[in-house]
Amino acid sequence: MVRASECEIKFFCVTCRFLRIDSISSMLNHCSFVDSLCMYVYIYIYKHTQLQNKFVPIFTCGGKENHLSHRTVRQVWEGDILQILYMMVSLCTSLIGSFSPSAPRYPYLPWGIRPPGRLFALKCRPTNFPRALQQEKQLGNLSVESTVTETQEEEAKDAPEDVDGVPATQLEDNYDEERSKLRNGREVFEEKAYLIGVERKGDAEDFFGIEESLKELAQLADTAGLRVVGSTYQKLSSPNPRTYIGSGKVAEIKTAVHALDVETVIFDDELSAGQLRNLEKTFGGDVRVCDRTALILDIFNQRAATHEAALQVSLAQMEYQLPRLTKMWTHLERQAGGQVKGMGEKQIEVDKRILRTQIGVLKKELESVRKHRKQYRNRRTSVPVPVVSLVGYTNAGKSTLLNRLTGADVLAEDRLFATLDPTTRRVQMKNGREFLLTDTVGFIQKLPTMLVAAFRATLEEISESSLLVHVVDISHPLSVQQIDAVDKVLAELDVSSIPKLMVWNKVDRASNPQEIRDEAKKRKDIVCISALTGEGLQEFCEAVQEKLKDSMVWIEALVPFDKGELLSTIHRVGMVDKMEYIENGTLIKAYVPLRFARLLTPMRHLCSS
Ligand SMILES: Nc1nc2c(ncn2[C@@H]2O[C@H](COP(=O)(O)OP(=O)(O)OP(=O)(O)O)[C@@H](O)[C@H]2O)c(=O)[nH]1
Ligand SMILES: [Mg+2]
Repeated sequence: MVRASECEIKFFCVTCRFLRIDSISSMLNHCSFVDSLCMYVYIYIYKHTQLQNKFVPIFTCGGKENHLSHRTVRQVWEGDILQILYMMVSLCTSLIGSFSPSAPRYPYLPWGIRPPGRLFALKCRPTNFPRALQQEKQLGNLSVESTVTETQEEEAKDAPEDVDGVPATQLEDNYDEERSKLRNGREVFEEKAYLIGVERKGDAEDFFGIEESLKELAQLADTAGLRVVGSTYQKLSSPNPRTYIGSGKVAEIKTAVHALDVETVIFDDELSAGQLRNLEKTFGGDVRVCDRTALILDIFNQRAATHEAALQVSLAQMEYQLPRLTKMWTHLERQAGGQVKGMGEKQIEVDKRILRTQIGVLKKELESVRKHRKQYRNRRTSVPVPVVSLVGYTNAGKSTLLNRLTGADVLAEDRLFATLDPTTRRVQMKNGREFLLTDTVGFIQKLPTMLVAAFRATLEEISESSLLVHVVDISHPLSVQQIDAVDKVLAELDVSSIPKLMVWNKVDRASNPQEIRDEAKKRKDIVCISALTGEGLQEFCEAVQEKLKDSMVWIEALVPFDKGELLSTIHRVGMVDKMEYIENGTLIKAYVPLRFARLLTPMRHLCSS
């Protein structure tokens, strides 16, 4: 008996290439905008083992050719949700069936799905099937008949059968216990990934260096839940328009990919739709090819927790999809030869139009979320507490710093892009002064422009703050390059007029902490801290206060005695230089935020008269 909670079904959007969709509803959501959408389907069935008290995958299947068309999805949408599970199990059993000579080839494919025969030569794990079959005969109320009998299993074991020309020995189960990994309390199967980078000769932009950039790509792949089994790079003067890398390199990678049983090949740069298609065709089999942008989008998609973040990621995904829409028509061309091509082209136009409309709808929705946020921000700024934004490279320690200073519990972990949504908390200093601290999404080199654009609404928080604190992981060997990458994104956001303070974080982790502390002391605008141990936080708050003074204005005002609450606000948000009680009120000389100074205008007049 398979319970839905033990059955994990993953969908891969063909155009997004790397977008993994873990729930049926999000798949339905995702594909509602493209009429011709098709998905790769992967199915994992887990079993809870009493002994180890964990879920282990006992059955995995799926593949590139195993796709759902939008029409199918729509029918499922209108039908019972169990139907889709039924369909999945049908796909599984049809896979199993293909190993039995007497079993019908497509025994349970509702709605006329006809995956090509090659499907059966993909990810089948024959030795897992009997186990899966013995235990999984039912799904909910639906009984699923096994198409393999015990004797047939034996036969299959004794005489391995060729499947679609692929010797069965090659299909032998390579199920590897080590590839299961515990994520969110559940054991999941890690896909094998192979990374490819290109170093452009004389490319001054590429200041990270190819090896370091690949290291970062490996970290991104790990964050996305993949296992990197190898990587390579090539030096090129200009990329090959067909395959991005040279043909010799493609052949070399193909050999490695097959030898290592790689499922996903990831390029460190953005590839065109044509390049992706050509590479996938060349590598053949079940190998998916995607690029760095798709990988980052995938991580963002996995991590988007709020409505706004989800909207922003969807927008970025659609913008990524738009120029790549041709891709999804290749399967039609294959099915019906040249004739369909014209039809396909027309359909692409329709799809593009639908997609553009959807982008428009999404932008409008984002706009309304943005307006709401702005109203909230305006309400907040009516209390004139200065806002300080933490910006910086991903994994620099921004969330840790916010948590440390405010007691917030924002997720901080040693993975890239832990934070997607801004969080604002009040920091109360020992001297009674306070400011608001905002944690923001981290930046990365080669950050897809569409992602920056999509996150502009969130990043607006940054552009309206009184001070930017640039958090740097000073223990990182490429901290200088990371600083440059952050400055580049900040320049795109047009925030050069906002005062900045740089913070060298993780000094406790650096190999030469004392040298770093001394260097920071020598330089203006740099504070050396450890958000983890708490070192330097007092100095940090003082530096923030000092910097905030730059964005404040000097006022001299006479505050009437009946407006006493204004005095305490000045103490809280400003810096008081002198205070004197005179006959008709309190004479105060202080630095206060501009907005607050405006509030005090009538009293300033009073003072000068
Ligand atoms: N040793 C040491 N580790 C730190 C320090 N600050 C943060 N870390 C660790 O660095 C990792 C990343 O910290 P986060 O606070 O999540 O970083 P972030 O900048 O918010 O990252 P994103 O949200 O991904 O942009 C976590 O494992 C933290 O425990 C520090 O001062 N010293
Ligand atoms: Mg964070």
